[in-house]
Amino acid sequence: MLTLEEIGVVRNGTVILEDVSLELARGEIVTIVGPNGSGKSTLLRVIIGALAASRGRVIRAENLRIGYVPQRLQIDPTLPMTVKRFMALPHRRRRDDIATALAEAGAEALGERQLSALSGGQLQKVLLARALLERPDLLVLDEANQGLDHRATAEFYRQIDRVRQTLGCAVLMVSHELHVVMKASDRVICLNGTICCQGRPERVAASSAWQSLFGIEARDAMAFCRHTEPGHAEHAHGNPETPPPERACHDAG
Ligand SMILES: Nc1ncnc2c1ncn2[C@@H]1O[C@H](COP(=O)(O)OP(=O)(O)OP(=O)(O)O)[C@@H](O)[C@H]1O
Repeated sequence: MLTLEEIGVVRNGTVILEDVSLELARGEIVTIVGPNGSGKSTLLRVIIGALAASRGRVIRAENLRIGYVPQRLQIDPTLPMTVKRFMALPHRRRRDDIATALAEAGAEALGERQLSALSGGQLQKVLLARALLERPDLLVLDEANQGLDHRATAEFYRQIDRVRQTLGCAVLMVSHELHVVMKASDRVICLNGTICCQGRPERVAASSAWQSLFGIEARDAMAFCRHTEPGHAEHAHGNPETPPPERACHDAG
């Protein structure tokens, strides 16, 4: 549904992304991980069409609908606005469509609540519901679990998985939660200005590029992966002849 070919982004003379190629297929959950400043948000902006690449091509399936969940939303706490009213902005929406999207995001009980009174986890569900109004083929989330505790993060990812099953959409997200990424993704892309490695989570976790980028945290995530999916981890460790495709990282700093 989406192909990136050798994408490069240069801003103010600084190379932010270089030679990024990837493909996304319907129904898969793909997570982009990488250190701060490694170009994750920039890549998402290229994918949703908010930023033009300096080099390369973005090929989208015809009439591809993309739903976008931003990192956060600044809300003026003095502004009285219910969730339902917020969902109907900036375009008018049918009440039924709003109710359906809220239910799909697990936020059906929040429609009459004031936006400014929501917890972080509740607000993320509402932002997810707003993205679902588009009936997306591709759902893009930029650190949508930022500020959520582990429990709320795990619940949010379960909700994403339910959405994927209901809508049959692909999901592309950025996350720093390595433990959850390992469990929730079909494929992980490790980005540091360019793609260092990508593949099934357990294989990426076993790669040297991943371990050099994330150190101890990476080993912990790997342990989590082994604990929860022993069969996969066996494969990750026991299959040195087929390491994930790796590339040298450059310092995107
Ligand atoms: N408009 C711009 N002009 C110049 N440099 C920019 C611009 N926007 C972003 N950058 C730089 O590009 C690099 C990548 O930024 P980006 O926000 O994509 O990283 P990120 O991986 O999403 O980071 P984080 O994990 O901290 O959210 C950073 O060094 C940032 O300072």
